[in-house]
Amino acid sequence: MGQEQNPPHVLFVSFPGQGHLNPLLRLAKRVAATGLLVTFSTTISAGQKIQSSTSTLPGVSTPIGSGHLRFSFFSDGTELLDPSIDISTLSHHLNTIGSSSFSSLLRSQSSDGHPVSFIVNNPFIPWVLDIAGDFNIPCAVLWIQSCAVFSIYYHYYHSLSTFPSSDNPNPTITLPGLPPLTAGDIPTFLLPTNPYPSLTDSILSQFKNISKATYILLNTFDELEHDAIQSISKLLPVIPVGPLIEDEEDEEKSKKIRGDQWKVADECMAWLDEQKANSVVYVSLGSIVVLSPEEMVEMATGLKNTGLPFLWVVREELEKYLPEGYVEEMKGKGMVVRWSPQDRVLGHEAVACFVSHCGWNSTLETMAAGVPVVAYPQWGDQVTDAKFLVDVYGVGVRMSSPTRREEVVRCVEEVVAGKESEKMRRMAGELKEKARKAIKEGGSSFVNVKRFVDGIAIPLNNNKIS
Ligand SMILES: O=c1ccn([C@@H]2O[C@H](COP(=O)(O)OP(=O)(O)O[C@H]3O[C@H](CO)[C@@H](O)[C@H](O)[C@H]3O)[C@@H](O)[C@H]2O)c(=O)[nH]1
Repeated sequence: MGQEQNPPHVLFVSFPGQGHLNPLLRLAKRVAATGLLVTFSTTISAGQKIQSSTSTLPGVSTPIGSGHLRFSFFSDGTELLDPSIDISTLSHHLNTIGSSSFSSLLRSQSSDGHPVSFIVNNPFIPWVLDIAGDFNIPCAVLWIQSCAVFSIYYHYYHSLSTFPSSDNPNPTITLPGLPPLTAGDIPTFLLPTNPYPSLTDSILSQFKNISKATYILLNTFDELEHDAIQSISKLLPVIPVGPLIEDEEDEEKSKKIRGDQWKVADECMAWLDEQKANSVVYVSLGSIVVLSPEEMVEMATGLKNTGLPFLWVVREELEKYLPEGYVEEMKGKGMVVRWSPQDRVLGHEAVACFVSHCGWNSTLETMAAGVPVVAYPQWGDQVTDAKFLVDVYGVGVRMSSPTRREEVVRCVEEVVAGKESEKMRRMAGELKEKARKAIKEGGSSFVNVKRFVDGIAIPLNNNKIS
């Protein structure tokens, strides 16, 4: 009888943003379920928010499938600061204090008898790849936006195509595997008019050392972005493993492990149960987007004027911009919550359309639920996602920005009852089927996750997937 071996130990490391935590945690759960020990890590400040909104406890190991998942947080010093710190202070702390605490976390895993055999990193924390190299631990990155967006940033970083500049602000951008794009279709951080150059630098810095990654996992699926994936796979070892969504077929224990940083308003599910099938407008602009006070009023009035029931996520800091008495006035017709169980909301039969900022997670979640969209992108990759949702996949309409109340009504009506609405719903239904099939047993992403996990089990330095 051979000696019993510990299963490989995979450490997931996430940037402390909701749009990052969700896809990393969803992949972590899938990997753990195959029989591995998985530790999920992010900063203490994000960890504290997750702990107070969910039943998560650091250090407690939860069995999932034939493996285990546990949380372990590291300090970047921001837990001692005012929570409203700006992104550049956050980045500075993460890159300095965070990187040294992360090294200590790696050491402590070894001294506790669970040395880390593989790291899955979020490329928004590029130094993890360097530290993994110092420790001689192989590391994959999980790219959490679309493959199209990866390709755009990659070609921009390596100056492989013509992009908008002050001299040439509107070139046609031609990239392999993508339709021709205009300046309005690429992430806004790459435009000469972008007001956040330091954010652009930090996004592009992900490409400096990405070649150190053993694999680049993509939160997308072959049936959705086949040509883009094919063309990028000629340059880098990419593996599509998406859509990373909460799967209704997951076991209950797995469903309870969530990364929400805000308490979920579960009561909206009972309210949805009372609404007619295919009648509700769901509105959410993700975890970061901030509308101006004027736009909040336009949106509020527009939603009211549709005459349709609506569920609107208004984060706590934006509630003050709602018209006075609005929530009470809308009782029974519309519900306003601070944070919804979005995956369950989109899967509810009452939901007819999603007014979305088109963050990539929301984009994939709406596809996997077959819900058509009113696309209301604000910045970054959201504009690219909106372009694909509307013009390439044909599952929605674009709402102009800044929006007006009449525009909200026009767009919602077009998606719910307009002459193209049937077609949009059919296209959304087809996408849903493809997305679900990709992650089911035998599907393209299911098989890729398995190949990835099998690769982890192969000894160090010999783990390239063939
Ligand atoms: O009430 C809510 C609202 C959102 N969510 C979830 O929160 C996540 C939000 O992610 P996403 O839709 O990607 O939006 P952001 O939080 O805005 O994500 C940021 O990060 C994404 C991934 O990099 C980018 O695509 C976006 O542009 C960027 O704004 C999704 O999983 C939602 O299901 C909830 O559970 N409840």
